[in-house]
Amino acid sequence: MTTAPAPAATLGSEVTVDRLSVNYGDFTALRDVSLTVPAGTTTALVGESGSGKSTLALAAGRILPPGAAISGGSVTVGDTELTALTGKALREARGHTAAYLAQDASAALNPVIRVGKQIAEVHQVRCGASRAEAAELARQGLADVGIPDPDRVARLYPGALSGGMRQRVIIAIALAFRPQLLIADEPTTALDVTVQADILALVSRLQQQCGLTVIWITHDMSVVAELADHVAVLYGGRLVEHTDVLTLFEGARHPYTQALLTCFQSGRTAGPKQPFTTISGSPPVAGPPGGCPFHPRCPQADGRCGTELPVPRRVGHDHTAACHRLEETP
Ligand SMILES: Nc1ncnc2c1ncn2[C@@H]1O[C@H](COP(=O)(O)OP(=O)(O)OP(=O)(O)O)[C@@H](O)[C@H]1O
Repeated sequence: MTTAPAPAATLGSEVTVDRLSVNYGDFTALRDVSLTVPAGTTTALVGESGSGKSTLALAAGRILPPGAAISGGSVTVGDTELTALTGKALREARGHTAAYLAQDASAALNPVIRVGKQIAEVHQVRCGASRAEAAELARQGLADVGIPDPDRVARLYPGALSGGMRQRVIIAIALAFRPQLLIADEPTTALDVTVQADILALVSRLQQQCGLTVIWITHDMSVVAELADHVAVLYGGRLVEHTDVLTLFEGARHPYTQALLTCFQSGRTAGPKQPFTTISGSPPVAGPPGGCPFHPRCPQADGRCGTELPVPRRVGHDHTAACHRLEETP
C-alpha cells in the first residue's frame, strides 16, 4: 500500500448513549441501551442480523432514516446532547457530528461528478475553502487514503474506479467532514478479501493518526479483533455484553457472546465439507419474548430467565453483561 502523508489531526469526541430506545412505528428496535465510546477509540457493534446494530449507530449520530423515532433516552457527542436538539440546530449539529461509511460505496457516490469535485465540495461547504483550496485539499485527501496518482484519480468519475478505490474515496469524503464520530456500517463486506484487508489497515492507520472516534458494525469477529478497542454485543435490540476486545475473546461472560465466538471459531477451524457450529433457534422477530431476550435459545436458561429481564451488571473492569446466570456460566 502507498505510504501517504499524515492528514491534519482531527480529534474525535466521546459518545455517550444513555438508556436509548428507538422505534420504527410500533416496533421497538432498540431498548434501553447505555454505552460510552471514549474519544479516539473504536467500538465494534456485533450481533445477528436484526439485533439493532445499525439502529444504534445511526441513532448515535442522529442520522436515523425517516420513520424511525428516538422514544427514550439520550445521545451526547462531545459537549452536545444531540437528543435535545431539533430543527435548524439539529441540522447544523448533524453536519459536523457523524460521517457514515456504507457497505455499498457506489450508492454513496454521485456517478456524474468527478471524484475530486465530490470531495472538494465538502471542503467548500464545511469550512468555506475557496475552489482552488478545496481542489488541493481533495487531492491531499485522496493521497491520505492511499490513492496513488491522486491528481489523475481526482479527474475520474466513480464508474472508472475499482470497488476498493471507491471505498477509499468515500473514506476521503467522510474525513473531509472532520467528523466527531465515524460510523462504519460493514464497509468492507462487498470487497474481496485482499482489498478488505487494505481498507481495514487504512482505517486503523487513519484512526490512530487522527484520533477518530469510530463505531464499526460487523458480523465478522476477525474484523473486531483487528480494529476494535471495545465491543458491544446486541441481541433483540438490547445490549447484552460490553467490554474491551481482549476480554471479549478471552473472558466473554454472556452465553450469547460465547455462542457467537464458538460459531466464529468453528468457521475458522472446520475442515472441508464439515458443518459450522450455529446457534440453534432464531433471533426474535416481532419484539423479544418476556424475560431475557436470549432465553429461548440459551443453554443456561432457568425459570427466572423466562420471566425477569436481566439488567447489565458489572462483571469486571470495563465489563458488563446482562444475564441472571453469570455466576453459573463457565
Ligand atoms: N426503516 C425501517 N423500518 C422498519 N423497521 C426497521 C427499519 N430499519 C430497521 N428495522 C427493523 O429494526 C430491527 C433492527 O434493525 P437493524 O438494521 O438496526 O439491525 P442490524 O443488527 O443492523 O441488522 P443487519 O445486520 O441485518 O444490518 C430489525 O427488526 C429491522 O427489521
